[in-house]
Amino acid sequence: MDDDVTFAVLGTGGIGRRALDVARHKGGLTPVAACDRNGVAVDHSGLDVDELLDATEGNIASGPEADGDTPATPESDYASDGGLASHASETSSEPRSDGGATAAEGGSVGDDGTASDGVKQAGEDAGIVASAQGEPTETPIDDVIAESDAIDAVLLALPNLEHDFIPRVAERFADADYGGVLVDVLKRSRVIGMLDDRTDRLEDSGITFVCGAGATPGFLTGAAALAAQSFVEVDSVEIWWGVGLKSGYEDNRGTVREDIAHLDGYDIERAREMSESEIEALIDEHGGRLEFRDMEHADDVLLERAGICDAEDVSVGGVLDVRSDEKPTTTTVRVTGTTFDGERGTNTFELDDATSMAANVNGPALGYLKAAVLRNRAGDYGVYGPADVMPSF
Ligand SMILES: NC(=O)c1ccc[n+]([C@@H]2O[C@H](COP(=O)([O-])OP(=O)(O)OC[C@H]3O[C@@H](n4cnc5c(N)ncnc54)[C@H](O)[C@@H]3O)[C@@H](O)[C@H]2O)c1
Repeated sequence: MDDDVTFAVLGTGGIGRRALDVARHKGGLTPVAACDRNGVAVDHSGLDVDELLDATEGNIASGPEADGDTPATPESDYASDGGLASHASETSSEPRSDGGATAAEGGSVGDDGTASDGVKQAGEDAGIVASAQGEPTETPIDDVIAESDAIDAVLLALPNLEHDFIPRVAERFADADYGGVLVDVLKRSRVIGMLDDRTDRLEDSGITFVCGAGATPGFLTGAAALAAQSFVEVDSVEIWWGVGLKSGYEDNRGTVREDIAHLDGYDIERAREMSESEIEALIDEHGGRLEFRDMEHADDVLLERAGICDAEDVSVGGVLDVRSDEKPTTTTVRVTGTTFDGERGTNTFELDDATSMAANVNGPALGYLKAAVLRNRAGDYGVYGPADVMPSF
């Protein structure tokens, strides 16, 4: 890509922080804005990513992390915006999280967001406000939207504990007549329909949206679409993932909480309302390893949308180990089908166990972002999935 791409990251949690990191290794990407629930950082000449990552390491504004016993409620703004963002245009305010977070035991939180013992702590200064570039705000997303004329692309690395949060955020960009790229890494199938419902609105605004563009859905959906090309009839797509998160667990609690909603007997409301100690207890019960079957992952509707197979022929499951960095199982996509000359076969795509979740979500998300910028500049607007677009490198 000849031209430089300016981009923003909404949500600098486990995924958003790594996106900023990975973007340094991709050509032509300049991060100019980032926000989390407490703060925003904007610099149109390029954010200082080193400083921002240092300030937020182990200190993301995620949830009620520090005292561990405060249940997250919609009022505590854990899930995303507590459902209030839909009123943001009326009230022009976004809720601010107190999240029940306090300085962890054993140290007070200093002005620079570090505890007196030098260890970064969550608390009032959690997240981007701990960075010298960060400003506290009650309206982080609106603050980025206000700068969006000078932003080519926005990565939505926001939580998805309210299904319509990301669609509503997209709508707010359209309401501001944003004409650029939006990319999200959402997981749930039902959200895709909510975005499709908004296609006209996004198109009118000149937005090119790539949805479900992380690892699964995302990278693995795209791989399934390629693996299907040998066949004229696809019988099944089986996605089986393994993630080892020991060293990244603290920074990925948002993702872990969302995954818990896929366990038998759990749903998104229940997962959202669990306290940190309840989550710890559940993880303990499973010996640190959670296994998921038949997850509601949007790979199914995204493959159906791309004409590859029926949504019901797609299954997604996997194993998450929060006590080891080794992947508990190899991430594999198996596409079974029949060729034009009547042979039945299975094409398999496998990720090396050495590749981390952070690498497999953020590489593709930024690859899709770059591809979407090319489309956007060519006047191609609307909602696309990861099986419709080939990510750029
Ligand atoms: N598709 C995939 O392969 C894949 C893989 C991993 C994670 N994910 C998804 O990525 C998303 C982010 O996960 P995570 O682990 O980074 O979560 P996280 O909780 O660590 O981070 C979420 C970030 O969003 C910010 N945020 C929340 N509400 C906000 C608001 N109203 N305004 C501004 N910022 C707000 C938080 O402050 C935080 O910085 C989740 O939805 C997760 O499911 C997708």
